[in-house]
Amino acid sequence: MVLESVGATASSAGAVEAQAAATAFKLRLSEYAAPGGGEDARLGLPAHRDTSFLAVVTQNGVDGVEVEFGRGDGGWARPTLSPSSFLVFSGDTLKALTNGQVYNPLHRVVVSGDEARYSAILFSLPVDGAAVRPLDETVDGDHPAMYRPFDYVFCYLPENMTPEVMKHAHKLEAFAAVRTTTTASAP
Ligand SMILES: O=C(O)CCC(=O)C(=O)O
Ligand SMILES: [Fe+2]
Repeated sequence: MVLESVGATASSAGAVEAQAAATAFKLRLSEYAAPGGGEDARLGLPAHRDTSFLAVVTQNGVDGVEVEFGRGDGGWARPTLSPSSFLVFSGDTLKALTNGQVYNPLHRVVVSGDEARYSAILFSLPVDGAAVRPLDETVDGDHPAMYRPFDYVFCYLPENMTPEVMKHAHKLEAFAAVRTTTTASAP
């Protein structure tokens, strides 16, 4: 559905089917201990952008996910989620695939109160060896490719994911942005 919204259809060069075949899934279960004892809220997971296509998050009745407001200039929104709600984050891979059309927000986890927070996240991500690049349907003369093809598994190797890199607010841009250089003309 998201791919269709940027012009890829089931009939257009098999783009949708090809993506489905090149997608793997990873499930992560997390426990965030409560600070308790009247302690202040504390960071459970630093601000980051997901690297995946999509991440579907569900949790027990304890809120904690915060999402950047206004593309980074308006603080943090803290959605209230019922245990039957799902929060969906787009990640670097989906941003690259849609040539920047689908924004991937910064988010973090902040825990407070006396009750532990549990979350389950299903990530969809490219399979080993699949090159990620903007879909043909998203690139034209007015919208040149913003990202060069990259191997997700290679770029986001766990050993490359140092705490510094994990927290880097623009990993995709650092790994794969097409850089254009302009040469200043002589006066
Ligand atoms: O545990 C959560 O609710 C979110 C965790 C998260 O953003 C992540 O693992 O990428
Ligand atoms: Fe995340």
